Amino acid sequence: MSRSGAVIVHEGAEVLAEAVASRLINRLADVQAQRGEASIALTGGRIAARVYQYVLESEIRSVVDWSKVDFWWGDERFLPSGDPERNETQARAAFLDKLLIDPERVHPMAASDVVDTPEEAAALYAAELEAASGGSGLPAFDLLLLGIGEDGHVASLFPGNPALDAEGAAVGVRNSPKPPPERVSLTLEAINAAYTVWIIASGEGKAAAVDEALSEGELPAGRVQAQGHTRWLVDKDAAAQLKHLEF
Ligand SMILES: O=C1O[C@H](COP(=O)(O)O)[C@@H](O)[C@H](O)[C@H]1O
Repeated sequence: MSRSGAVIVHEGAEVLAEAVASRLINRLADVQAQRGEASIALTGGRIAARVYQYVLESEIRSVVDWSKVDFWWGDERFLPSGDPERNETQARAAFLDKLLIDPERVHPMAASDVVDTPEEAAALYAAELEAASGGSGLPAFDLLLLGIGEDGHVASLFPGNPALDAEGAAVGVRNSPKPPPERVSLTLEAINAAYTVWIIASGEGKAAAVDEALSEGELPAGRVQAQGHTRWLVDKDAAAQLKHLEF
């Protein structure tokens, strides 16, 4: 797979989060200027929570019509509705519940008190994505956010896990090395169908994974290639082992 993109390094975690929030607002506003609506797939994780907080606090957040944004998720922990460990719960608490959104445009992955298995949740999500895509199957998000794990995972696609090779738009994940073991994730194919993907990394714990993903491209994170723009938005600690800022 040929890859191309850029790495943009920020001074520290807070600058990174504030910059990503500002970019996010501008990206959604640009898309809405062209099409009237926009779609974003959210991620979970610590730096994402800071980004959402900065979006909420941003003085320019009103340049986006939040009621015309579709919110999806790149992955979810298969836990009951409202569980604080769910990525949905985190995003709702951090910003969604405080913005003037259209509840019909919020598309969480099904929780474990709603369906019995992660596979069932994935099948429902794939069907919802297909309906939203007008039948083409794979979603083409205007913006997809990804965190990266110390092991190089993105969304809930972990190195060596069979979910990494799944087909279709979404997959049930079992035996995740990071708790909880059951999860739901977009497939790599669905991630790579997005127009714009930003991989956000903060902290020295991510430095080895960022370097390996960008230099060898074998880790799940290294296999991400958007249709339009792939950007790695990182802080200095996460970039500490990088030799090149282009790939
Ligand atoms: O479990 C997950 O972890 C990753 C990264 O989280 P972080 O706290 O180490 O930044 C996140 O991207 C993913 O969405 C989430 O489910």
